[in-house]
Amino acid sequence: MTERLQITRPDDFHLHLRDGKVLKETVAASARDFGRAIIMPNLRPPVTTAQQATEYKARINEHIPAGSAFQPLMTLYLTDNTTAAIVSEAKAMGDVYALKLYPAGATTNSDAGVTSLEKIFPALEAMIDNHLPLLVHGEVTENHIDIFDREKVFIDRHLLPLVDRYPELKVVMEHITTKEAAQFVAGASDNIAATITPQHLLYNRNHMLVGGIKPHFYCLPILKRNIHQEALLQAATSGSPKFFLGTDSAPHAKGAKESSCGCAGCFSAFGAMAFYAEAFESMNALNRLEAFSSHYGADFYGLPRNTDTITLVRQTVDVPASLPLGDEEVVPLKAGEQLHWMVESV
Ligand SMILES: NC(=O)N[C@@H](CC(=O)O)C(=O)O
Ligand SMILES: [Zn+2]
Ligand SMILES: [Zn+2]
Repeated sequence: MTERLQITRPDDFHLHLRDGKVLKETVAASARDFGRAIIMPNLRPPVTTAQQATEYKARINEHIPAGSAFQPLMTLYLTDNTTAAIVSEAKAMGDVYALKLYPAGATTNSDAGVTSLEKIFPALEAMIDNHLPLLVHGEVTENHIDIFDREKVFIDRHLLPLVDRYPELKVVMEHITTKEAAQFVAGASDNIAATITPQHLLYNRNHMLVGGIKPHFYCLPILKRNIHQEALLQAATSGSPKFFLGTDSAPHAKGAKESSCGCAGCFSAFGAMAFYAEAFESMNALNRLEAFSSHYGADFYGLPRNTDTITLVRQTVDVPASLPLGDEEVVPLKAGEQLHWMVESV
């Protein structure tokens, strides 16, 4: 049995740090193990210009603990009004690494999102010219489409035509949750990749719905049935460079989750590498954890791989029932249970 695993320092290619008072905790949780992270722009109001991204980055940087070399890689939130000029300015200013498509109404803080893809064609063309990837929350929002089908329908109706129209556009399908998404990505060109979260590797909808409703497993896209979990485990551990780490760690205060209308999002940053190690070990694939966590994402984004390392050690760690989050508290993924790995502190 592997007891220690030294790997290149990983990066998180999908992370919500939020803003204001909570940055102290969210930044510290990610900066401990990750070298870099792609920072989601779904603040209120959203991060839609290079100027806003640069200011947000400065607020994040204030909270990076001493001794950590963590780098936030900023993104812009696409709206119906994102022009080609906004895109080229973002590239020129240097802090922005990608732009994010939230279909309006699809998820947390997406009401300012895109109402129809044609509206962002000029922005997408500018992204191709400026070598900026498109990050996608891939779900349709029509009321009559069942929530469990929304990712698959998005691929058929929107992603396939988009990829046909713009084959040179680099696209990351974020937080994939279905076997159809894994198949789409695996069969697409090298310009198409996907991130996979720890919760979608470790859980399926039974964990959320059997024996009482568990709001802390509620995230979007929603957990699917176990055959999809299985397909994601296969994809993540397949050795394909198209699938890489993106936690989608998305903290909401305890009260906002444990509510009659609970928010979507799981807070996983504090134990992210332990979660992924557990998932990979369940597939006998710990030897593929490093490439998924530390190589493929950087390669896809055209970034150098990190040169330092972290060491995962087999150890049982209790997950607290809650953690501080600004003036409130957050219930972490696997609260009250145990992690089987920890990252050795140096
Ligand atoms: N994944 C989630 O359920 N929530 C995310 C938004 C997102 O990534 O879709 C959030 O910002 O809370
Ligand atoms: Zn999303
Ligand atoms: Zn997210």
